[in-house]
Amino acid sequence: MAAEGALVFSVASVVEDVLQQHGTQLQDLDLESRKAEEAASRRYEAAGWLRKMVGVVAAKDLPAEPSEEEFRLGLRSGIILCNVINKVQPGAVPKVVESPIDSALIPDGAPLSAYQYFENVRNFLVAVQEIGLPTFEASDLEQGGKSSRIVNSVLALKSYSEWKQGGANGAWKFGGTLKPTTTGKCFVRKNSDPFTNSLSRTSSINDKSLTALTSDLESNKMSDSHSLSILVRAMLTNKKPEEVPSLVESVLNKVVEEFESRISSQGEQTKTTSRDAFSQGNASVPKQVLGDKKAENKTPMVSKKEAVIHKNRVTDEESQSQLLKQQMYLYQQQTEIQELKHTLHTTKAGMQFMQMKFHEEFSNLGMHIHSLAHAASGYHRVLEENRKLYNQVQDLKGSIRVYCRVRPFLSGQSNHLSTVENIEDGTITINVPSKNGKGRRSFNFNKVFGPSATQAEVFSDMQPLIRSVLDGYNVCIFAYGQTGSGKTYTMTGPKEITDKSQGVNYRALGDLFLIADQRKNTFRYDVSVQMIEIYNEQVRDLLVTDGSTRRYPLTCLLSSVLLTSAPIDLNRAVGATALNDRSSRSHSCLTVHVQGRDLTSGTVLRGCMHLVDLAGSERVDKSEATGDRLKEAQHINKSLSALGDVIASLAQKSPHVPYRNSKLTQLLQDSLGGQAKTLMFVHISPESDAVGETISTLKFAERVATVELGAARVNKDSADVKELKEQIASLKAALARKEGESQQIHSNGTLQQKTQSFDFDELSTNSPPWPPVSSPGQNYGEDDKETGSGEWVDKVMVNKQDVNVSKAENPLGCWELADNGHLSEVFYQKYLRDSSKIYSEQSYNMLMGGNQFNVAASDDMDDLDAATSDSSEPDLLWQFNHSKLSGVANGIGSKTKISVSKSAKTPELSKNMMNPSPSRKQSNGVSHQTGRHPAPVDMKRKTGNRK
Ligand SMILES: Nc1ncnc2c1ncn2[C@@H]1O[C@H](COP(=O)(O)OP(=O)(O)OP(=O)(O)O)[C@@H](O)[C@H]1O
Repeated sequence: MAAEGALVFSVASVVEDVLQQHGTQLQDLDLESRKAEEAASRRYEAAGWLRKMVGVVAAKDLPAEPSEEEFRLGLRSGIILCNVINKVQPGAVPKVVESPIDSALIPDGAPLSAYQYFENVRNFLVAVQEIGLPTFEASDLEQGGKSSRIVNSVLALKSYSEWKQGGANGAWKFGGTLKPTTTGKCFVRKNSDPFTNSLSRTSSINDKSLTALTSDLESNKMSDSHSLSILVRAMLTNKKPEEVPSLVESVLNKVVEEFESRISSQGEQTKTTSRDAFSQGNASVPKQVLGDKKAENKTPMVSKKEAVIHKNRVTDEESQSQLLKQQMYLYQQQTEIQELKHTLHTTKAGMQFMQMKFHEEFSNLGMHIHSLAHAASGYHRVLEENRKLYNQVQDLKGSIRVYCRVRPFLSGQSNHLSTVENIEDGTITINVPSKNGKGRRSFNFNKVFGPSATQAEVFSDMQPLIRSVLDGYNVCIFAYGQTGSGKTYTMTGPKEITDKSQGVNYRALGDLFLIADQRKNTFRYDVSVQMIEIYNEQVRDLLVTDGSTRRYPLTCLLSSVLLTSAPIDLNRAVGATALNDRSSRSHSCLTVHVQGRDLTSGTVLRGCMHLVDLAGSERVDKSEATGDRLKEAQHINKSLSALGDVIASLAQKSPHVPYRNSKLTQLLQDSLGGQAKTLMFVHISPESDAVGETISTLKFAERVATVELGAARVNKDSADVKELKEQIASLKAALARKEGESQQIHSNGTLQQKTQSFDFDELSTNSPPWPPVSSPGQNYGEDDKETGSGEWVDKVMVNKQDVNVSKAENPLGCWELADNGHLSEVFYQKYLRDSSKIYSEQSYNMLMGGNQFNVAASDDMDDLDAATSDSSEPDLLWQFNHSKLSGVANGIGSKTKISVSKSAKTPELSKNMMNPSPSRKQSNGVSHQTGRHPAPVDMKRKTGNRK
């Protein structure tokens, strides 16, 4: 495509080159001016002809003898060219774009019409191509220095026009342009007639027409001769005659050489072009050429030569038109590429803009989110603050805090339709079946924990409450709810306790020790614990691990263990102390006593905390329960009913609060109304068949939340008060010892037969001897009455020291370890390292401030039954009955004295200690007891009877 196959060269230029190579001084020849002269002459000829063709008016932009610049500008619009070619060949340019305004007024053309001008020029060039005349580049009209090509083209057109006007006789021949164009375009129209009017000294040759080349050269001889003669004359000027032959010979040799080399390179180019054309599928030409070659052999030489010339001309024309098409295609492609580039550029710019916008918006959004997060954290802070303030108000009012916890569905449960509709902050909404289908009921509490709440979360919410024990407050946390709702889980943990699943009891003790340790430079804390169980209104000391199932009246001084660190031995054998099958039907209480001495002021703070796991609150239908179950139900109902009564009378600020109606309320007396901080933790099951109990539980809890106990007070003694109290305590102890001794002397060794009465104060400070061991088969409390073995008297002060263990055997006064398989030596070594610190009764009473279990209650089952007969429905707990309360109050007044009668029970007591059978009515008669010992504090009272 680049090389068209036509070799263009000028004889004169070859001679010039050769002369230059020979070092011939051509400066003198003034070739430049000669060339300029020739060019101008040709230009004038072209301009003159154009003006003649279109008329002077139309050609007003084109002077008759234009400079190169004028020539170029005059033709730039393409209008003259198109009009001329249309005259030469009508319809060659179908549409000539005329200038909309007088182009003379717009030097260099208006920018808007540049494209239209380009259209004209392009159309002209296409038309010239089609005729087969030499062309030029459209850009030649835009830039100077290329006008010779335009001139060539115009003169060729002139020649063609004249040929046509002359009747177009014979083949018209035009001898090409001076030099190949950059695009390799060369238009050759072979003609037998020489192109005599042109000063062109060029010839076009292709490899297939070497003969034609010769002919061309011959035909151009005349036109070339003028230039050549000038050259030769210039060359020979001033030359000596003897130099002339050798110089001419040398020049001719060089000319021949140059011709040969140019012809061979032209041949190469032509071959390449042919191959290209062939590979482009345009095989017609070679075939035709081949066909022609065959024919060539058969025709005479002259006609053969003409045929070749004709074929070549046809081939050239075809190639040219194909080249033109390709050029146009290329041009189109380039335009499209430009457009695409432009689009790409625009798109890129758009993208960048959008990216910038996006970044801007993104950073705005980030700032917005940041400010929202800030606002949200502020909102949460305010909420938290509100909650704290609310709790402070609650504290000031002394309200009972109520938390609610929903148990998750247990693994293995198939129906997972929960009755809990929604939990939001302190509100829980329950789906309640109603006549109309489905109803809802909402309850408000201080906090509601959903099924997914963890033990740690639960504890963290009550942690401040628990910590206030160290500051001298009394705290009571009791877990309430129907059986299986998760009370034990919250208070103690699941069956297999891990660090993560530890309940409140464990965490509370751990936390207390942690803080005590942190404050060790300012305070010295003594922490001791008690664990009791109330079953069928009987109190049982769970820290006695000698196997005893012995029950005590609440006023008994129970085992108290001084701890030196939080118990961590979680899986102690609690079978010895817990009767698993009745776990749901008993209340258990872990009591933590804390005494803190301010090391600088000597002030003593005493705090006490009850952590109570209540028996299941569900209603037991008496028609369904019989025997033991009925009795248990009655007791539970009685105690919970009593709890309800106490809370109700506190809510109504009644002058009298019936604490003595049950062991449970006696136990909690100092925490319910004694300016303690109280938290009720209600538990509910999510199952839809428990919805009745759930609603009852929540109603109960809601009412508890309204109770105001009065602001909590710190139990604080100044050093003086404390000292005086200690003196009183030691005096009382001395007195009690004396009394004890005299009893021993006068009772003839049968202390058991004695029945004594004490005031509570006496009981709480004296240290009476250990009650006699009951005989086998005997039982206590309610059972005592049933067996008729004597009346269980409720007000016994139980000494911690077993009568069988003398001070001599146990000089430090600490409990001996019982080797019953349920005690851990590790525990004692760990928690009771300093056994001398185990509380004596005196220190215990001091610790309790004479305020512990100080009210005796009736153990009379008849009273109990009477009191609970109509209270099985939990809601009824709240049917505050003044007459009932006053009746209870009257009864309380009559039972302030305490009597002791234990002699007959001692043997059995001893035996039961060794036999932790779930059935408390049975004893196996085997006794290995060596003493009474405080048990390791295993707060897990139930293990074997999980629901
Ligand atoms: N929050 C909880 N997450 C996982 N399991 C729980 C949860 N609460 C209770 N459970 C499981 O539910 C079952 C019953 O719980 P739990 O024994 O604590 O109920 P309870 O109210 O103490 O019953 P009872 O009145 O009979 O003593 C147990 O298997 C316990 O592990």
